Amino acid sequence: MNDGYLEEKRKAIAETDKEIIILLKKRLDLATEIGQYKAQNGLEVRNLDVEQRVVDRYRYLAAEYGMNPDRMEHICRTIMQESVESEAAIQGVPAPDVHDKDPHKEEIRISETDIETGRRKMLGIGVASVAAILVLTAIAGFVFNSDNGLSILYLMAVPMALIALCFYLGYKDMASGKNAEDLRWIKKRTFIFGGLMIAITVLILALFIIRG
Ligand SMILES: O=C(O)C(=O)C[C@]1(C(=O)O)C=C[C@@H](O)C=C1
Repeated sequence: MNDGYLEEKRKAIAETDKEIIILLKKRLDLATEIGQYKAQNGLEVRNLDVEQRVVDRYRYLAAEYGMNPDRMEHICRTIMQESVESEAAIQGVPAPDVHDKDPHKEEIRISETDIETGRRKMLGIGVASVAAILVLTAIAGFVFNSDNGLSILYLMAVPMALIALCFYLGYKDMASGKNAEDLRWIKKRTFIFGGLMIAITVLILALFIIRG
């Protein structure tokens, strides 16, 4: 076994690694200069078109030199991440993730899922609350005070309708919510008013039962 041979090759690799790091630092310095220009001119840190051009270049060269284009793209994005971190630090903003190829599409996908889950929840809570109040009202009216059974049902019709309306509006409005802020506000509004109406309804029922 020729250890001297391996040592020589590993030394060459170590020198090549150092050259790579020096080149990466040179690249990072150029990106930092671009970052300063962007900060002075109000430009966004990420430029998806430029990133795509850089990635295409890496993939093309990888294929030309007999390397794996997917792996080289990954390396390329990791290198660009270093630039983006430096550029974001200049602007004092959180660094975006350059491995995320389509950040805007992702945002829409997430909010669409949020909207659907939120709407289903809202409908479920609304239907369940009205059904529970209906059952409680029937129990309160017919079991505890059979003389006034129907009148308590009429009395409860208004708060029940308001609860149903509140959750229905939340369900309907969530479909047109444009961003996470909209969705948060619709949820908050629905749960505050819906919760308040439910509490008032339960209080009326309790009073009705206590007073007979
Ligand atoms: O060309 C730019 O605008 C840069 O900021 C440089 C760079 C890169 O590292 O290649 C970094 C971030 C951008 O999203 C695109 C490219």
